[in-house]
Amino acid sequence: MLSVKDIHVYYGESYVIQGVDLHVNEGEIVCLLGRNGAGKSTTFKSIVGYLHPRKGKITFEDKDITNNRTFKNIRLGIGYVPEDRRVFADLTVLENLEVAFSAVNKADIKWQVEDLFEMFPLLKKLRNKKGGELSGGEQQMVTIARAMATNPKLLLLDEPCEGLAPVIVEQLAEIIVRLKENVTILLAEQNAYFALSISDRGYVIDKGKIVYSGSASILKENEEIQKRYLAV
Ligand SMILES: Nc1ncnc2c1ncn2[C@@H]1O[C@H](COP(=O)(O)OP(=O)(O)OP(=O)(O)O)[C@@H](O)[C@H]1O
Repeated sequence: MLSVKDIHVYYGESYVIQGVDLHVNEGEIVCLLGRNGAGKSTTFKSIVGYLHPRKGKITFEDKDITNNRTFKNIRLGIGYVPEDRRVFADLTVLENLEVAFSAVNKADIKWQVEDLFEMFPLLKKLRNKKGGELSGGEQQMVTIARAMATNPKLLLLDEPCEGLAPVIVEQLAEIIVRLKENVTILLAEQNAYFALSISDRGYVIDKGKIVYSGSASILKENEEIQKRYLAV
């Protein structure tokens, strides 16, 4: 479904992504693991089209999307939940979701608000609460639900459990696993334990290069990788 081939990405003269290769097959949850500053967010921004690689190729469902703008990629079916949760503080949960629907072409709408409430039961209870009054975990659920409103085929989640309490992380894990019925997922995480518990496969990125890839179960058992690249 998604293929990233030898991409090289810069911020000005700063050479950040130095030849990343990865792929995601339909129906999988794949994680991109790495420490702070390893290059996870930059890889995601390149896939979504906020940044363009100087070299390399990105394809989505066999279409070359390397130099596409973001709105085009979202129309093609790539959903993106950035690291900073941008919930509208003055709007209620319901209004936050309605705004997301208003950004989608009518013909592309698959889910209604009630479908999102079924995927995220907690949000149904909170429907009239203002975005600014929600906890970090609740806000994260709103941002993921908003991305689902655009009916993506592939969902990119950038560090969804950052700063959340362990009990909330567990709830989020359950929700993400359930989402797998409807969407393919690429997940960036520093929290290897969380990510590997819900992923099929994983990649480890360090200093802008993929240093390891393999099944989640093999990655989980590899103490050397955990210590060298993932220990906080
Ligand atoms: N806008 C920017 N301008 C210049 N350098 C940047 C910019 N954003 C990120 N970087 C640098 O690029 C490198 C990769 O950052 P990136 O945000 O992709 O890492 P990350 O793995 O997502 O980590 P984090 O968890 O901190 O987001 C880091 O060295 C970072 O300092």
